[in-house]
Amino acid sequence: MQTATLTIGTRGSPLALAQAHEARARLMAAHGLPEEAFAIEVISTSGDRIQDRPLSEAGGKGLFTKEIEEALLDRRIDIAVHSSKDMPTQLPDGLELSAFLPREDVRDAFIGRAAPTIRGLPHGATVGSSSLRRQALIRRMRPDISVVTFRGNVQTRLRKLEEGQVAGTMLACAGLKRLGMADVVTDLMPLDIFPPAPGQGAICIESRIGDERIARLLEPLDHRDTALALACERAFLAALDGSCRTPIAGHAVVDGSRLRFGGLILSPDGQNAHDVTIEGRAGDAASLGRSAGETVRAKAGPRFFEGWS
Ligand SMILES: NCc1[nH]cc(CCC(=O)O)c1CC(=O)O
Repeated sequence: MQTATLTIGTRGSPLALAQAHEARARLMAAHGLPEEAFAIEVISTSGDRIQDRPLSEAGGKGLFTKEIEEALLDRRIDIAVHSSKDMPTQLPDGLELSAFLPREDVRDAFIGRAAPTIRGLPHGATVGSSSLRRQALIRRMRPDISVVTFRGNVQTRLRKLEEGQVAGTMLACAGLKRLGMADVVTDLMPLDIFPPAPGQGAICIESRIGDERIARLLEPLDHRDTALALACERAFLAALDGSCRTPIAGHAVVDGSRLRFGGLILSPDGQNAHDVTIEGRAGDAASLGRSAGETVRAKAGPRFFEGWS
């Protein structure tokens, strides 16, 4: 039996598997290798097992990556495929994000039952979302709406919607497209009123620093514009300390040698918000993101982060 050239680690949700399959297809095409050259290893994470409370309470983003990163460091897997949005800004020693696949649609999608749009929902309607950013943005648009925590994978959330537990929910357009489920979307949110989470829509690959064989295999997969946008968005998040209790949005667009970034922080009720826009050389992506983070942090003042963290 041929042993695999590369073992790919991933979570087991349908979206995670779709992303791992996309990464594998790109590796096969880049190197002219058959599917058998790549083994896919499904790893269950704490984030998958904790279903009874919001993740921001259970310990935040690292919950989806811890067990996978242990497998990377133990050499049980060679690369890990993730949603960039779920990645903490600080990675464990010895690991790095070494490739970003071309970004999908970054917008949030509304999936409504009572009405196709958030604006069209009846007074006091209930919308399900466990994302602090989406909750705050919805409340800013419609203070009368009650937003309830809504966990589980895409399929679970859509089932709860179908059962009538809520009048609508929100999901990333990118995930729905990758699952071939974009037809459930009833409205696509404009970027200016509903800016995405840093990293939304971008698949990243994590690997061991200094593993030259793996680095050579990943090199052709890295998409320059996505990698630069992500460097900026992740630096913005890091400059804000990545506080899981503060709703944060941020989106960078690369156009040739230029990069434009817009960032926003909100109070959980959406009534206080501070934004920043910055433009500069794409090659300075990380420092632009960091300075945008510092700007918005200074605008908001220290008390902004204390109130609800
Ligand atoms: N936190 C869960 C998560 N992580 C990435 C995506 C969607 C895919 C993406 O943003 O790339 C989702 C689900 C969602 O927000 O709808």
